[in-house]
Amino acid sequence: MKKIEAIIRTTKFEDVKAALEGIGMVSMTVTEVKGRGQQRGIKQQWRGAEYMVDLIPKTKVEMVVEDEKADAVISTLAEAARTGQIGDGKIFVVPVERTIRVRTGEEGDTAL
Ligand SMILES: Nc1ncnc2c1ncn2[C@@H]1O[C@H](COP(=O)(O)OP(=O)(O)OP(=O)(O)O)[C@@H](O)[C@H]1O
Repeated sequence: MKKIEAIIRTTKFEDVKAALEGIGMVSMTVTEVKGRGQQRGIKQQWRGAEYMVDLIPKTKVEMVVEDEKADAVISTLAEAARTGQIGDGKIFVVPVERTIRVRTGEEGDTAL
C-alpha cells in the first residue's frame, strides 16, 4: 500500500478531485496548507512596492491506495493538476505499513 501526498494549486483541486473520481478513486483527506518550493515564494506588488510572499497557500491531498493503483493515481493527479507554470506542486509517495478500519478491525487492502 502507498500513501500519495500531493501538494497542488488550490485552484486545481476541483479538477483533480473530478479526475480521480473518473478512475474510481474517491477516498481522500484534504487539507489547506501553506508552503514553498525552490522558488521560495512569489514576488507581489502592492501600491507600487514589491514584496515577497514567502509561504503560498496550497491544497494537500492525501490518498492511501493499493500498490497496483498507485501509478494510475499519480499520473491522473499530475495531469489534472498541471498548468505548466512554476508552482504546480509536488507529489510524494510513501510506503504504508498498516491500515486498520476502526469500525470492524479489518486490516490491509480490504480496510481501504
Ligand atoms: N522538498 C519539499 N518538501 C516538502 N514540501 C515541499 C517540497 N517541495 C515543495 N513542497 C511543497 O509543494 C508546494 C509546491 O511546490 P512548488 O510547485 O512551488 O515547487 P517549486 O520547485 O518551487 O516549483 P516548480 O517545481 O513548479 O518549479 C510548496 O508550496 C510546498 O508546500
